[in-house]
Amino acid sequence: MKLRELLAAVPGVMQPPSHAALESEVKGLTTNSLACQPGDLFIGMPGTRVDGGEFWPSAIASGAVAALVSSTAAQKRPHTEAEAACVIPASDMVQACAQVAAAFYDYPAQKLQLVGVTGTNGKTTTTHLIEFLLNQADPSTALFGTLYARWPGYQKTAAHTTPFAIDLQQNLAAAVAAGCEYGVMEVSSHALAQGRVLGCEFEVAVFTNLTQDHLDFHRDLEDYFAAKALLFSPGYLKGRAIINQDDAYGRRLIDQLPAEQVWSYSTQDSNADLWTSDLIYEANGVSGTLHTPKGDISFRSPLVGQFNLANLLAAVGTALHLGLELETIVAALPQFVGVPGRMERVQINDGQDISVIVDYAHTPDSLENLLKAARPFIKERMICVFGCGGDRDRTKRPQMGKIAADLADLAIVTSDNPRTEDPERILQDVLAGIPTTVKPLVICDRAEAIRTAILEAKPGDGVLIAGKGHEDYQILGTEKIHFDDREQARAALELR
Ligand SMILES: CC(=O)N[C@H]1[C@@H](OP(=O)(O)OP(=O)(O)OC[C@H]2O[C@@H](n3ccc(=O)[nH]c3=O)[C@H](O)[C@@H]2O)O[C@H](CO)[C@@H](O)[C@@H]1O[C@H](C)C(=O)N[C@@H](C)C(=O)N[C@H](CCC(=O)O)C(=O)O
Ligand SMILES: Nc1ncnc2c1ncn2[C@@H]1O[C@H](COP(=O)(O)OP(=O)(O)OP(=O)(O)O)[C@@H](O)[C@H]1O
Ligand SMILES: N[C@H](CCC[C@H](N)C(=O)O)C(=O)O
Ligand SMILES: [Mg+2]
Repeated sequence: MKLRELLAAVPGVMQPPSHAALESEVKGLTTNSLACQPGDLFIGMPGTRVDGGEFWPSAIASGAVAALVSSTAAQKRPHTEAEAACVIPASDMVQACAQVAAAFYDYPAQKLQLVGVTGTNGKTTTTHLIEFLLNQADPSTALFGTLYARWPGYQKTAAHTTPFAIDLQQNLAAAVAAGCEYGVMEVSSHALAQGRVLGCEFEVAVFTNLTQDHLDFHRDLEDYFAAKALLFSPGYLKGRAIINQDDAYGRRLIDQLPAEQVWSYSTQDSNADLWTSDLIYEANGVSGTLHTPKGDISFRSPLVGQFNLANLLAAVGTALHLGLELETIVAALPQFVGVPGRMERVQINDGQDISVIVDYAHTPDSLENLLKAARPFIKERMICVFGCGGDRDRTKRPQMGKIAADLADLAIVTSDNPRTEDPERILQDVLAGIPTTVKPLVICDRAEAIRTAILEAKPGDGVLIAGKGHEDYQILGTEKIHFDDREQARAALELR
């Protein structure tokens, strides 16, 4: 595609006077000057540390056909006439990047039925459930989220929960080329705030819940909510909003939208459009009656915990809106056993005398949910191994400390991904929330903490290892080492 054609798709870009670059063939797009290849269009994005646009000289030196940058970055540095011919200023880089990416990949979002799921907790679980249900009719669903981007015949580990605009559009185009009909996406608040999904119109948008997280990035909870609420605004949502009515922010969102656009869901309130009754929670799942806009029906699911029932209601609503039969959905539910690293049992043999569960709870709300959901199924003590990630919301640390101290019989405070923070300092932040009457174990080394929990456990005890779930790494400083809670737990179980 010629640069001239590409720029024609971007209304906010000042068209430079006719010059040779406009006739150049654009072979690829990049926002990273360090990864720029000959023939790329470099798109300089404003970041938290730097305006990427300022790297245009190095992108051009690497062979970029041109650099699309903020007006400020374009002016910043004196440049030669030849360079000036390649630097294209834009007033709104976020819009410009999304528009260029969508145009370059020929608007793939318009060729898929998109489902976006947002909320603090439950996005990965709910999107997997939706993918599973939609694939019942015909395996033609693409999934984008924390774990991976995947569709039939393809799977790649994700760097971010929601890809940045260029990767996203490229992936959507590949999914279309592979014959996909649906695209199910976890849409993070970061993604909405940064315009990563601009150009995507969603047939269904789901809101799971909003509780504290990410206050390192968002000013406060209101700002965090405003970012999530964007998914339900015109331009993003064109079809049905499916919203958790049990959540206070969910109720606010419901009030903001036209009633006919919303299906509300609740695990307990019969006024919701989707709800459940006659529930029996067991260690191996939940059963009861599902009430939906398309009728009522008995169901069973191997998922554990009330929060997973909420995820299930959101997924059922989505599948119903997209035309699946209620009977087909309910017939499939027993086969969906969960998502890697979410309530995942670690069992090395039938004779194992303790239960061990690895879960991705890394916020106060999810930790509380996990501990409450597991409690009824643990005969003796509940031991919780957990920590908090570095370079992330510090204010959630004491809250998580208090929750673990209140709800577990033994809290073992350890490291999560310390990243560039001092691990001991993070532990202190967690301990600040633990009442002095409670005596947690504090073991900075996560492998040792897991080993201690499993070796100290008595028959009938349950060990919950929270925070890292599916992650197969630990980030120490800027280094990423191999580390998997499930492997560590298995090794410790072998030692028992
Ligand atoms: C807060 C955030 O979203 N940060 C992302 C952002 O980093 P940044 O804003 O600090 O970037 P920057 O360093 O200021 O650079 C700005 C621009 O200059 C460019 N640059 C920079 C240096 C250079 O030499 N040349 C160059 O071109 C960069 O490529 C970038 O485009 O742009 C980077 C490059 O694309 C991302 O890797 C980085 O994600 C970081 C690693 C991250 O941890 N993001 C997390 C918080 C995140 O996005 N999480 C959400 C939510 C998950 C959840 O729901 O729990 C997600 O969707 O994954
Ligand atoms: N609907 C829910 N409400 C509250 N907590 C939940 C819910 N669903 C899952 N959880 C808890 O939150 C953890 C993370 O769940 P999941 O990975 O589905 O959420 P997510 O929104 O994708 O998280 P992330 O933003 O980190 O990707 C689970 O391990 C579980 O402990
Ligand atoms: N998407 C979340 C994941 C947190 C997982 C936890 N293990 C941590 O590292 O804090 C984040 O980037 O904040
Ligand atoms: Mg996720």
